[in-house]
Amino acid sequence: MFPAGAALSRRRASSELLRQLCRTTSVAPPLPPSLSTVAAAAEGIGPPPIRVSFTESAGRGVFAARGIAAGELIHSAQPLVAHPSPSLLDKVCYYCLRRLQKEASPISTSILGENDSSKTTACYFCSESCREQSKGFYEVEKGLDWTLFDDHCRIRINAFRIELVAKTYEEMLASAAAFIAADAAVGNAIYMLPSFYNHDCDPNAHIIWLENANAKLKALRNIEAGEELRICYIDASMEFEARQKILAEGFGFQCGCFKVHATGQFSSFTVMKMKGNLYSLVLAENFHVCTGRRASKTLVLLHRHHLQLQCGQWGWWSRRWLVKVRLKWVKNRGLDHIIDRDTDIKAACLLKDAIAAAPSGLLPARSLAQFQKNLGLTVPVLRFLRRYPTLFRELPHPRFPSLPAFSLAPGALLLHRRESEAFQATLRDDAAHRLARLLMMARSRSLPLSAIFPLRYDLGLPPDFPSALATARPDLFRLSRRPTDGASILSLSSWPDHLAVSVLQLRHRDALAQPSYRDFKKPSASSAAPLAFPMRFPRGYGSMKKVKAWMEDFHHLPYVSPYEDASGIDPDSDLMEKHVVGVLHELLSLTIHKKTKRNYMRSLREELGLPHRFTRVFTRYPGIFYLSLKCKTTTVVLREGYQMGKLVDPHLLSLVRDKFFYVMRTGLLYRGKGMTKLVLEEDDLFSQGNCREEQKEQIAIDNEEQDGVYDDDVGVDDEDLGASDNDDDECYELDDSDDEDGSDNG
Ligand SMILES: C[S@@+](CC[C@H](N)C(=O)[O-])C[C@H]1O[C@@H](n2cnc3c(N)ncnc32)[C@H](O)[C@@H]1O
Repeated sequence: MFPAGAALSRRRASSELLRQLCRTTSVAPPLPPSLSTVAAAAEGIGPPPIRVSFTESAGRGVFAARGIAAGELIHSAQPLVAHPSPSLLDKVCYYCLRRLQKEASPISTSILGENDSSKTTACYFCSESCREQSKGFYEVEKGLDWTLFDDHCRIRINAFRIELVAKTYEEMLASAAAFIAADAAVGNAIYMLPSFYNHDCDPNAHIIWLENANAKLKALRNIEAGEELRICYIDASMEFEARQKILAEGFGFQCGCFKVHATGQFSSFTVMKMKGNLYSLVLAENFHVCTGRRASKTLVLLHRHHLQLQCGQWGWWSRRWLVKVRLKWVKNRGLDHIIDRDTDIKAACLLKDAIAAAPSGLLPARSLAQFQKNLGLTVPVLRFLRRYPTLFRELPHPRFPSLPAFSLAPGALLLHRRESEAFQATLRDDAAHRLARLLMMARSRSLPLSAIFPLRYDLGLPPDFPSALATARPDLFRLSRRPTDGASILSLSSWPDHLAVSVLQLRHRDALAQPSYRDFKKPSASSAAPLAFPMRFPRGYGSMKKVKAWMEDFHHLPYVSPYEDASGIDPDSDLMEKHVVGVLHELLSLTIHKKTKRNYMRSLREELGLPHRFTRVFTRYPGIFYLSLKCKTTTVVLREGYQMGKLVDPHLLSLVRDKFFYVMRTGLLYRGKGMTKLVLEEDDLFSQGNCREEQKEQIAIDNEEQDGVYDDDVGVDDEDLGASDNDDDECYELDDSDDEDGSDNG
């Protein structure tokens, strides 16, 4: 449609032509008295399920008047005017562009050659009726001065390029050859109603021509009433920049299709949209930036000829073709240090919660010792409690004075109060949304509470979240008992559409809405590969060509949102691997500290629909994940979450927890000086920059420690990592069963 880059002179010539046409013919394009009638008349049935109305940003547009099902014929449209491609003048009907049978009857026209005005060209018709109907134009054309125009330029502006759908295998091959060698279009035509359709690189409708220039507008996916119907004006398999250039230069607008659509759908990378639609156009549209080196031609061919792809729901991606490189896993001291520190903070917070929940505000040391296993502490709980007198106050047990008991010191009480206030004021909804997103990723939209409890601290849920969130938000959650074993199950009570957007998608949308200087400088890296997982590779990595090529291919695979049904993906495909990366990335992104224990994730495997041994991806994608063996457990960290030893985007709760660390640390310092009962004032705690010292220390570690070097010669196999030769490495022995049982219930 609308050949791009029409020169100004040609535009002027076209308007001149239009004026001449209007003066000389009665078939000049009229203004539509009723657009629906035009379409309805074309189809021969009732009015089509559409209305033309104003859009927010693209002038007029076509909207669905009712829900339209995927694959439904929305309406047909006859051209106002059509013209065959010059090279096919003797092969297609001059009037309707139908391919001619041998017995076509020729007539001579007065259409002049481009350079030779004395030259006339014969043209042919498929039927008497076409010949009759063409007479109007034929007479007009005879009376016009065509010397200003090149071939068939009378419909250069606002014309659709017509490519008939191939019916047979032979036709398909011929079309493919035509596409590679020359132009596959049989001609151009102008329509009334289809001209009101705006463009989208990820359209919900498309226009096809089956046997002649009569256009069929079809729905590519289910469309809701009121949704705008958009088609794609250009070859969507082109790179992002190329598409934008053509649209800007040829059509005078920038396509905002990578931003969120009105329906809440994302750009073409959300491949689930093709579910149930076998039209290759859907494939092409959905994968236009995914046309990796290996598949692009085929996808373009399929796109152009609207063939059905018979290789399953996930088509080309249901295969493994990425060439992977095995990378050595090397420790990162900066991240290890963070895990070390956070393990103590988490233990202190969980002990604090347990003491705060006790009716008397006091717990005997023996009860607290039961938490030992779940806290991941390397020292006994009793010693840990005594280490931090600014948090925990040791008292004799009221009934058994020989037994030690602990209550919260004023500093801890103050922080506990602050945390509860923050939760009441702002964090309640945030925590509810995190929990809802977790459930939305689960196949059954529900999870046993026993699987959520271990993640409670990491997800920033309050200790009493089943009552504080689940029962307080019946619009989101429902608590029930599993009939088989009576286990408590938390389910989603509704599907909140606005939450079904991954952190990666949100960030991508924001980046496009407000491009940074970096995006401006390097547009190809930021916008041509949208929804790429941010990777933070160690020094030396960038020079590894093999790794680079692999990652490029990986990014070219479609991004399947973790909130979409991925049951149709071949579990053995690269696409599934990318989906698994997406789910784990999202899960880690939902955590407050962008990390959690590997075992916690493993306990959600079945519910999240992850394949066996899915944890391999942690070592396979070291640019995204970091595995730490600190504190006798395996923790998975999202690398992008940290920079210079700090959380990139610290959550309010993480700031409160940092204060805990400050209080703990202060206690530790003063303890050495015999001040076991140091009382911290509110001002001490909430004054600016009280954690500065710690941060400085962390940054120093980060600066000193770049990640180690990944070595593809001495590779390790997935997660069974052995010792490395590097001086910096620890002897990692990562296997499937290294952690504690993961039943941390805080
Ligand atoms: C075929 S017309 C579509 C109908 C047009 N909106 C109207 O009001 O007549 C094509 C023109 O619509 C506008 N348009 C189409 N798609 C657009 C989009 N995605 N964003 C902005 N403008 C768009 C451009 O001005 C383009 O040249």
